[in-house]
Amino acid sequence: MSAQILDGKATAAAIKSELTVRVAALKEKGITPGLGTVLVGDDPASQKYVAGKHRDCAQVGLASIQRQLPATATQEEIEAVVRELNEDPACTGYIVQLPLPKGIDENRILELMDPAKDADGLHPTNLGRLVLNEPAPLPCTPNGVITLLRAHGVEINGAEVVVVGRGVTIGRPMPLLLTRRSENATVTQCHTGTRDLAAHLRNADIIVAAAGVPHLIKPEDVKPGAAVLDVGVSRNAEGKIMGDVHPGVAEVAGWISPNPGGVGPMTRAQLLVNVVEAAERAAAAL
Ligand SMILES: Nc1nc(=O)c2c([nH]1)NC[C@@H]1CN(c3ccc(C(=O)N[C@@H](CCC(=O)O)C(=O)O)cc3)C=[N+]21
Repeated sequence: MSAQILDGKATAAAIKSELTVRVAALKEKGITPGLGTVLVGDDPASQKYVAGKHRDCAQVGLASIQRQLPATATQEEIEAVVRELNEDPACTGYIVQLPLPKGIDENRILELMDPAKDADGLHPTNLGRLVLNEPAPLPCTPNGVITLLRAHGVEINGAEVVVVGRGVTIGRPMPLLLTRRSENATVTQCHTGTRDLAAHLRNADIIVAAAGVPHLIKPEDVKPGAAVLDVGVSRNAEGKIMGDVHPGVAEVAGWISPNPGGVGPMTRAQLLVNVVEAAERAAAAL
């Protein structure tokens, strides 16, 4: 292996220790920020992610608010929980764990959330603010990717970045963040309709792989020295996480984010950042 590691675990730990100080300062003013999660159903992976988020809360001193509904919950029942968290002053920010069970209108649920409490940065109002260059909570995974690159000194300014995927949580917002003046990257978005993915990949200084296709990114398609971020989460038959990036890429790339231990912990850290920032904004407005 020749690539250097984009260490998400260590970077997330550093962010969390910085947040711990900011949370303590809020508590001095009598404010304890709280992160809420809404989990519907009993998908083991979702349960594990949500449990991780509450462990993070305990670490940085945030209060945890957990709402759990059975897989049989109706649209109305989920919406009632969303309305309740919108009103709850103890809840600074919250997420509705996705995906929701079949038959539930996910977008309607997300639209019902108070945009000021949107810890995921995925509310339509906040995605719109991102397009308009207005301050807003940022989507956690794309923001985690950028923070991870910056923490390791990978040059984004002027870089050719290929984003693989067009999902709502990563693929679609990622280019919006990368093309801000503060990042200044040139972005090509590839997806299942791309005619020659390899031709685009070979040109990339940075690859963000968020396709959800195991080992889609092959060593022969990566420019030597490129930074490759594996954001894919598929699971094989044994439940083991399979990334989008073939292990052989580590021999060619200059930087690689492991999976697990790369972008996943960064997503969680950015979620905490959104909650602490929301609490600081609310405190400043008092
Ligand atoms: N409303 C909503 N917001 C989300 O942010 C959201 C979601 N729904 N639904 C599912 C995806 C997935 N996701 C992960 C976050 C952290 C890890 C993570 O920390 N993973 C560890 C390993 C964990 C393990 O071993 O399973 C790692 O990469 O090192 C993984 C996956 C957030 N998501």
